[in-house]
Amino acid sequence: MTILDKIVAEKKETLKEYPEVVERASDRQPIPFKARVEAGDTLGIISEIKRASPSKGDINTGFTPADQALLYVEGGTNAISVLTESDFFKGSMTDLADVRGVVDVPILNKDFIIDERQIVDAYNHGADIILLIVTILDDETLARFHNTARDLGMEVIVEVHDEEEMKRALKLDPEIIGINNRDLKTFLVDLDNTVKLIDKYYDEAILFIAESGMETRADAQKMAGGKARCLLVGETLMRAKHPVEVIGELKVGI
Ligand SMILES: O=C(O)c1ccccc1NCC(=O)[C@H](O)[C@H](O)COP(=O)(O)O
Repeated sequence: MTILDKIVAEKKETLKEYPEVVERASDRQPIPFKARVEAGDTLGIISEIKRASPSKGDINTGFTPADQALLYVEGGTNAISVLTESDFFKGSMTDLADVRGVVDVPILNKDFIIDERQIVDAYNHGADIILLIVTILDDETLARFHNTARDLGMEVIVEVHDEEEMKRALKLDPEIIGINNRDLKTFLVDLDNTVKLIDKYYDEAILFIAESGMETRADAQKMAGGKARCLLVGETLMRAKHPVEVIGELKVGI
């Protein structure tokens, strides 16, 4: 059993505690993400709130999500990702709501979505974007969840790691694709993964996001050179003494 299998198994257990139906609680209009990144002249940055991870254990547990989010905004982040998975990442939907309470940049609810109720819950807690991980969903479910989120006015990052997943993602006619440099089954990180996959499947209509493992301005330049338009950065910012400055370093011109 891989760690990803374990995360999904735990998620199924957690979902047993959910109400049978999660109703949409408002008609809030989500904040646009893709258009805002594309309007800029630097690489977009999604800055992540991440206490811990299965690959690294505790990363930073001595912070307040709202304060960390405000630092990210001060740094000029284009969006904030809140990792809400609790068993392996020590996050919660309360973190998401707390961040929503203090920022007006788009928020990504980063979790392992395997049930439609999670999408409505993300919307109700103030998320503007969700992420669907291709490897944990079959084609029919992926398409259905994609439509559910779009119907709520949310944007969707369709996350892939390899060519087979990229081909499945493209069948959705997606607006945003995230390429994870981390193999979620082995934890191995390879920044060339983003460059290789965009090179083969580039489409100017799609916003390509490089995810995981970026630490330096040189990493950001490599991703921008490979036609990634945005980065998703967690650990580097959570460990940084001065996240405001680090975001500035990663926002390279394009
Ligand atoms: O981060 C992990 O160890 C991990 C393990 C298994 C499944 C998912 C995992 N991370 C989720 C993410 O995609 C990252 O938090 C995100 O891309 C930021 O990555 P990083 O900048 O390397 O913290």
